[in-house]
Amino acid sequence: MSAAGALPQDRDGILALLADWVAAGWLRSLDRAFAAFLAREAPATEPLPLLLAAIASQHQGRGHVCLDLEALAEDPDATLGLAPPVAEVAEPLRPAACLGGHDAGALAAALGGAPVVAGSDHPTAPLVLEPPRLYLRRYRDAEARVAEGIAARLATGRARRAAVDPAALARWLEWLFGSPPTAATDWQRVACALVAGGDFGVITGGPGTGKTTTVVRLLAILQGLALEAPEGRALRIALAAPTGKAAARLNRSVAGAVAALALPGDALGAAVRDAVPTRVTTLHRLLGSQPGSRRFRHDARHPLALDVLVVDEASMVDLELMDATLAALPAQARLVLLGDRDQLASVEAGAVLGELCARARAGAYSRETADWLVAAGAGHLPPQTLAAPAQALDQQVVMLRHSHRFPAEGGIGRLAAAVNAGDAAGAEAVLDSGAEGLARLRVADGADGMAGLESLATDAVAGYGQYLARLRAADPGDTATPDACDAWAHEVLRAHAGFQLLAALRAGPWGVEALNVRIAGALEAAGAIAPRGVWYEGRPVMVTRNDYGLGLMNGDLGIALRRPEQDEAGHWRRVLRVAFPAADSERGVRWVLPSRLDAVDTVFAMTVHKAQGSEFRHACLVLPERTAPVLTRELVYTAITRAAERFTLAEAAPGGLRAAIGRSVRRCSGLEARLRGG
Ligand SMILES: Nc1ncnc2c1ncn2[C@@H]1O[C@H](COP(=O)(O)OP(=O)(O)OP(=O)(O)O)[C@@H](O)[C@H]1O
Repeated sequence: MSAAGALPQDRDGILALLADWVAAGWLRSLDRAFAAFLAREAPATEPLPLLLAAIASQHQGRGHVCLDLEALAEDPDATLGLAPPVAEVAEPLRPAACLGGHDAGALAAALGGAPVVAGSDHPTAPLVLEPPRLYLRRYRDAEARVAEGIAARLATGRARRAAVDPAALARWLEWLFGSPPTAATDWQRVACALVAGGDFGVITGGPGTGKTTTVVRLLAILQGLALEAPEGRALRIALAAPTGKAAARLNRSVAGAVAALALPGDALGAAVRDAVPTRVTTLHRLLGSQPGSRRFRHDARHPLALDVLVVDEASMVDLELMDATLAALPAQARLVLLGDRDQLASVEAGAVLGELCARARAGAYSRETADWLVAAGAGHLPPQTLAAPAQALDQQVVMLRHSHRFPAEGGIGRLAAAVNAGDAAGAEAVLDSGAEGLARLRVADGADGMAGLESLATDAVAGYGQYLARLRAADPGDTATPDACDAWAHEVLRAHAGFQLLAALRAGPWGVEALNVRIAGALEAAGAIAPRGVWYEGRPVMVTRNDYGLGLMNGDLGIALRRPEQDEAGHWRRVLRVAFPAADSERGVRWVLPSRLDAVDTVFAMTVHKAQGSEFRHACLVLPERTAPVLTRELVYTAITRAAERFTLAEAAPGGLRAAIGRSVRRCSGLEARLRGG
């Protein structure tokens, strides 16, 4: 290991230091390999740019689109996500010791003339500096394209607004929402009007705030306006979500929302209802993912034949997927993003929705927008949501604020709000108040490894016991038809959504891996499962890698069932198959041979990241004994909002919740600055 001291002054010294950082777990080998590649390709590169290249690569791997040199100069160790040093543990020279004394300007100056940084004489170099941001080229280019795609729609949206007849829009709003509100702002109504009068729109809101209801009404308005225009035709609309699970969930809620639309009882009303789509697909399927390729079938040269694209759960869409989506969308097509800006961002780099919604809570509407909304029958905006000077982006972003699913005074709603506001004391008070739907457990690692886990295991056995009991009770018998088997699988999958244990980490005594073993053991002891080998009836699994051959997507959840099948001789026997809900249909089931599934995890416990886009009647979050950088406010909020009826917090050490709420994720990116001209 390098001795403490200043930055190594030659290439070999830097690469040796980076190897030490890899050994210490501070960098990935990939990050050092990137620096080594640059050193080989451009031997004239000074040590400091090589070091910054490795840090930029590490940063991208942690979900950031770029490296903020100001943040790096201010606190290098924190920027790399390092925990404070432990006195007795030997470690390499720390980033703070290497970079101490360099301010952001000095770092930018060192990068300025480096051959690995794009400049006028080497425009395609692998790093791009836009002070204070340092990018890997691929992400800089993706970000610039996404910003351009959105800015273009914000610009053409002005003509769209001018072309909408406010009286016609007001009529449709009145059909769908009733008379305009006289007092409080109806944000759902505002969202419909703003997006109808533009080419781009973002509707954000917590669970149950009516995003689906609103977008279905919006689509009815768009179809209504389109169909009643002279020589009007129905718009081509697609609904998509980033994962199969999210698509399946939206599929279920859209159908109900379309049926509930309040439309004129004439032929036009019927035509509008028919023209609102009810099928939801995954974004990958819509764009046409191709086996073994990162490219999609639809791109700028082969655009989607669409007039409107709605993307739900947009917080899970990373920068590159957004780039691909915008590329495949024809210039005149509207794009509508729905999602919860407060949730965890995608695992991959970028937090597109979060950035677009930076001013959503406060609102930053122009006087012109406010007047137009009144003319279009959408009602008045609260005066405190007006801003001057106003920016184009903020005119097309709406936050829904009222949950129709959880009463604001209910336990889950209050807890989620306190966590979101960073109010740790408030969150603890709600949890400890005995509010309905909330529970708090202390778990501890006892000498026998199970002590202290009992209450958690009891919850899990009771929770998972429900779907395992359904599995037996609804068994269609040894000679059941394929339809009866599908109905059985469907019932078991639905019952499985009754309970889910969520963990923050994969490793450690309270990570998903250990919890899976422990809970499987507890279920076996209770006689609920009988594992003999890796595969057994009732094993819940999640797909961890897209498998285009099988049509399974990362995040799809299935359950192993012993399905009756008839062999060629006509004999019935039970064979173990894994039942997955079909991606695009409400009742369909895909049965897959276990041996064909090479990338699945058991999910008696799953990470909060993997649970995004899902909802469970009862969710239980386990916080580990030691705090870690990934334990954040967004993670806790995402876990709480997975729960529809009950939420339990299990803490392995006191203070875990407080520490997590105190830590908020900020993804480094330049998207918002580009859109705001900063
Ligand atoms: N304006 C409204 N008045 C009454 N009920 C409403 C209204 N808007 C939505 N709801 C009801 O609230 C529930 C949640 O609505 P919806 O599914 O549209 O919310 P969401 O934001 O899409 O939820 P999530 O993303 O958490 O699934 C539904 O039962 C819906 O019928």
